[in-house]
Amino acid sequence: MKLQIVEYPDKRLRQKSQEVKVFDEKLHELLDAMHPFMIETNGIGLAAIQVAHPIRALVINLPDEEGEQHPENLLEIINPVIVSKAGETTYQEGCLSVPQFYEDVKRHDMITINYQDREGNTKTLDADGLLAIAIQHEMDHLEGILFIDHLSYARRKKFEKEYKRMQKERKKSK
Ligand SMILES: CC(=O)Oc1ccc(/C=C/C(=O)NCCc2ccccc2)cc1OC(C)=O
Ligand SMILES: [Co+2]
Repeated sequence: MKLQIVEYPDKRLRQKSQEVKVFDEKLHELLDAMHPFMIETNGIGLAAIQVAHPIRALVINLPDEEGEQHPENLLEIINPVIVSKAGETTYQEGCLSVPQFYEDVKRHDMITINYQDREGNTKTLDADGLLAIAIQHEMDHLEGILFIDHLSYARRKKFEKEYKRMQKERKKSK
């Protein structure tokens, strides 16, 4: 299955993703394609809508202390629901759909989510630190929300200016 990143300001990123009801071979094919694609594009988190599949599925593969991403750390999270949240933390986030732009975003420091795995089994996960940040960032994608939507007005203006200039650069270099 050939995947391609949908990039801001593509309207498709603003769709609300649909709940996954059937945990079939087609779903597994998509998940099996999303993981290597994310690794190849240097991502640590990817929501299905970013590869034009507006379903409530996301993958996360955090790097270890050496910055290595190991397949055993791969998380496949489907139909996630936050059941508890606490604390506050700020991190400079990036997103494969908003290339070359990084900005501080405030998130909850600890969250507990209920979700389903690729077979549809219900699971619970307590997350803190970078994992909690990644889950919140990817769950925003399921609502059509991008990390740049959390920026202050001034920062968002700065982003829009920079992004337009960068897009022009990329068109010229293509
Ligand atoms: C040039 C460019 O676009 O750089 C990138 C930007 C973002 C990313 C990946 C971002 C990513 O995986 N975000 C997942 C959500 C997340 C954000 C912050 C903390 C946890 C989880 C990859 C990039 O590609 C390269 C080559 O570095
Ligand atoms: Co993202």
